[in-house]
Amino acid sequence: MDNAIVVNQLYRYFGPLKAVDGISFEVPHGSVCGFVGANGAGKTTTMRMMATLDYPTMGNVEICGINVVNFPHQVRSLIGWMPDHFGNYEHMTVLEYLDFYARALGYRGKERQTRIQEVMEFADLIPLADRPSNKLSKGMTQRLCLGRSLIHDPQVLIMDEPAAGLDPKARVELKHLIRILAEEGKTIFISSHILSELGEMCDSLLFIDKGRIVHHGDADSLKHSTDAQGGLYFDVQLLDNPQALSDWVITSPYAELVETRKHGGRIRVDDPQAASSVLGSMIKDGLPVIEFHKEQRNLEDAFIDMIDNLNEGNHIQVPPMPKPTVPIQPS
Ligand SMILES: Nc1ncnc2c1ncn2[C@@H]1O[C@H](COP(=O)(O)OP(=O)(O)OP(=O)(O)O)[C@@H](O)[C@H]1O
Repeated sequence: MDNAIVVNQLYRYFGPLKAVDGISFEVPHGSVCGFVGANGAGKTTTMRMMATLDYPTMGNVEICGINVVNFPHQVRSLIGWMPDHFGNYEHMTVLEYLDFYARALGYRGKERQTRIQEVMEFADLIPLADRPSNKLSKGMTQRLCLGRSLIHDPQVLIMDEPAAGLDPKARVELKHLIRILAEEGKTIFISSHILSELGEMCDSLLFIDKGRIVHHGDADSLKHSTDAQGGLYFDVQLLDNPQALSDWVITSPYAELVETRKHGGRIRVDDPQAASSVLGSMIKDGLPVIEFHKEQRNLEDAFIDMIDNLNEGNHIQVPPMPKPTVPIQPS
């Protein structure tokens, strides 16, 4: 069996709202898959179904070949779930917290101590053992949550926005831990808004928009698949008055501002033929340009191009609704 996760024509409707609208994808064993989408795109809803915490309206999810609806207990022993928010308990130290979960998972005696010791070492929690679990920094809290989700040594780790709110150092640490887990052969499914970071860390990227999968491939294939409709990007810096760039762009038929920066901004020129005349027009219109250079398209650019392309009516193929495989649940 090659795939740790198989999602087949999965739907989740909340009344008339199609939160997940017929998605299918597979994630091979031992790989890291990034799950990307705007707010409300359907990421958490999908992950909750994968983690046996919600029922599909229709469709199947299999974790290591086991159906999540029919065999939730078996699936729970295979997955580690790291939610975007998690409750911790007052008056419990980090050690007591992990001990509580290890007991709940059925570990007893020496084996429980060993499991706790291992996850504390892995997630660098030993120095925090006696700290109150509800008084940790965001980065420490995320490490505790990761430790908790690893107590039973799951094969598949499902992580909902684990990097949200972390400072750059804590993000690097988390990324490092995720890579170690992947090297140990675990399959990791991770959602995030930070596309550039996911690109570095993930073997494949899965993009969801309005409940539908709009791209599945590696970071390079995403960039290439949108190259045709993607424009050129330039960093423009002005001697003074950086606001003048945004004012100028409004008057230009060829350029749009994609990011404001300290001394100007990043512009996009859709028509490569027009790119050469854009700088000329800026100078002619009196902009004090001191820097104008081409930049690489990044993952965010490719993602925005793809979403724009879809919104312009180049619709993706949506599979037909399958026959129900599980009873429809009340929303
Ligand atoms: N229990 C629920 N009842 C009704 N609507 C819901 C429920 N859960 C989610 N939704 C809706 O389903 C859609 C998808 O939500 P979901 O939380 O899956 O998005 P998301 O991609 O995780 O977004 P975010 O990045 O903001 O967390 C949203 O419109 C949300 O309001």
